[in-house]
Amino acid sequence: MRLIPLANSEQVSRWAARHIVNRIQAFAPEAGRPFVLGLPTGGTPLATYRELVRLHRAGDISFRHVVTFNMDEYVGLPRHHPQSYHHFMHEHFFSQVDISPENINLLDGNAPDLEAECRRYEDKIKHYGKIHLFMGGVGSDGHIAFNEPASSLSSRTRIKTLTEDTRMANSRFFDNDPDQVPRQALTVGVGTLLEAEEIMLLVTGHAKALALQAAVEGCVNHLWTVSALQLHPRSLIVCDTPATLELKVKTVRYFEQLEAEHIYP
Ligand SMILES: N[C@@H]1[C@@H](O)[C@H](O)[C@@H](COP(=O)(O)O)O[C@@H]1O
Repeated sequence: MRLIPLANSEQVSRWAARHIVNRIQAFAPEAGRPFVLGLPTGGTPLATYRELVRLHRAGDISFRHVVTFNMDEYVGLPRHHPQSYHHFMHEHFFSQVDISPENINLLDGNAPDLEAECRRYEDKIKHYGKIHLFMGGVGSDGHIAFNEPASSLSSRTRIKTLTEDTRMANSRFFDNDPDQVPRQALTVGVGTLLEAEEIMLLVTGHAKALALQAAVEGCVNHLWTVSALQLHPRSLIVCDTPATLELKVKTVRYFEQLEAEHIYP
C-alpha cells in the first residue's frame, strides 16, 4: 500500500486528478482499447471532478476513449432525483467532459430485477477485461462503495441494506432527514474492487481519521471493509492532515519518507 499524506483536501484533489490523467495518458487509449476507470460519488471526490474538468478544458486530457463504471447507486431513487448517483455524475462530471454516453456505466437502482442488474454489471466489467484504476472514497465507518461493516471481503456486485450510521451520514444530502435516505443500494463488491488493476482512495477530514487508521494500521477485518486494500498489490490512499490524526506519527513519517524517495512510478 502507498499512502500519500498531503496538507489539505485541495492538494488531495489535485494529486488525484493528476494521477488519473497520468494513468490515462500513459495507457494511450484508442477506439477498441479504452481505459477503464471506476468512479465514486460523495462529497470527497467533488473537487477531484472539478479539477479533471479543468484539465480537460485546458486541453490536457480527453475522455473520448475512457469507459467508466460507477461503484454504487441507491435503490428506488428516481434516476433524475438530485441525490441519485446518476444525477450526481452527470452534473459534476459527465456533462462537462467529452466522454461518450455509451461508455458510461452506472448501476440501475430501479431495474425490475435487481439481482439480474448486478449480474449484468459484473459481466460488463468482465467484457472490458478489468478496471484499470478504481477511484473511491470511504465512509466514516470504513465502508468502501456501499460495502457496509461485515460485508464479505470477497463480495461481488449486489444489493446491500444500508446501516443506520450510513443513512445518518448521508442524510446531509436529504434535508438532514435519515428517513429520506433510501434503505438499500446496489454496490460493487469488495472482491470486485480488489480485481481492479489499481485502487486509489481519497480520504479527507478528521471524520475519516478512524477509518484511515483501520485501513493502514489495523488488521484486515470485514468490520472495516476499507482494510481489504491491504490485500491489493497496487492500492494507494491520498489523504489530508486531518485524516491522519489517529495514525501514529511514526506511520505518517514512514510514508512521507517513501514519497520523498520517489520510489514509485
Ligand atoms: N457510497 C458512498 C461511498 O462511496 C462514499 O465513499 C461515502 C463517503 O462519502 P463522502 O465523501 O461524502 O464522505 O459515502 C457513500 O456512502
